Amino acid sequence: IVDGWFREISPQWPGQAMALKANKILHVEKSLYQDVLVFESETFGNVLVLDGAIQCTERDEFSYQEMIAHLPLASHPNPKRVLIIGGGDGGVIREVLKHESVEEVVLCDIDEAVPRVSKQFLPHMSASFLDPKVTVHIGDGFKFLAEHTATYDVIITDSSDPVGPAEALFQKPYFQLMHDALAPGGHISTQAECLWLHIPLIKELRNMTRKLFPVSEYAYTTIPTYPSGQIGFIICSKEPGRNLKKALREVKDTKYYNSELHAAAFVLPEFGRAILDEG
Ligand SMILES: NCCCN[C@H]1CC[C@H](N)CC1
Repeated sequence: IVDGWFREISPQWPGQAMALKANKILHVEKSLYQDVLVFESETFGNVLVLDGAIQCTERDEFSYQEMIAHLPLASHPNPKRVLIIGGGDGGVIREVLKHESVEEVVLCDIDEAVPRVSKQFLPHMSASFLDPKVTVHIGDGFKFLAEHTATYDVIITDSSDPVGPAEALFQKPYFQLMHDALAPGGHISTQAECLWLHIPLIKELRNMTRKLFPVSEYAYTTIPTYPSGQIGFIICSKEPGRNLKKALREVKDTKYYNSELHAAAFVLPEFGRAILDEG
């Protein structure tokens, strides 16, 4: 933080950087896996930063958390058991619990520092840890998935960027593990980066997942504090012919997601569609 501003400078988004006015540094630590920073911003509430990348701000986190959760859940006929890999800040759990059919939510994050820091500085995201349906594991998602085959109706991978601890979560062996951990007809959704910055990666993810799942699509949301203000998701179904773009029921108490936006999220701008669909 320099002259009162945090700048998200990274080789992952060359020549650009989101800057947020910082009022106060709340927490700094080096966990077993990554550098952890929390600061109070002037206009976006408390901000969680891991290895220099903005993970969530209190003001706009709902956009990402709602879309990564409701796209796979609202298009699934009867999701009961849900697994979240990553997501240690708790925001996705809050959204998953809005589906009445859900009986069990298990979260597996590799870094105990993230839930700990979230409980201290992100109360609106970490409150869901206390729900009786929720179990939190600290450990490696690869290991957890390998130990739970054919179990979950929806698996959500709420990861940081494909550099550092989350790098392996963007590769085929991990997607194969998610596939095998799904119950029949199950859905996955994963953080799949930004059309303005990562089209080669998204194309790779879409082609790889289309070999593993009968249905695989990229959808996206708008979010001011992520690079270029846009981030997307790979959404897949094990059910041939399942329409991932259709919300089968309304989701109450959302601030971003709705059933029309559910379908629209899969409509890509020409610069994205042309490259992604050229096969
Ligand atoms: N719940 C935390 C979401 C983390 N998502 C990512 C953080 C880093 C960003 N560059 C991309 C999204």
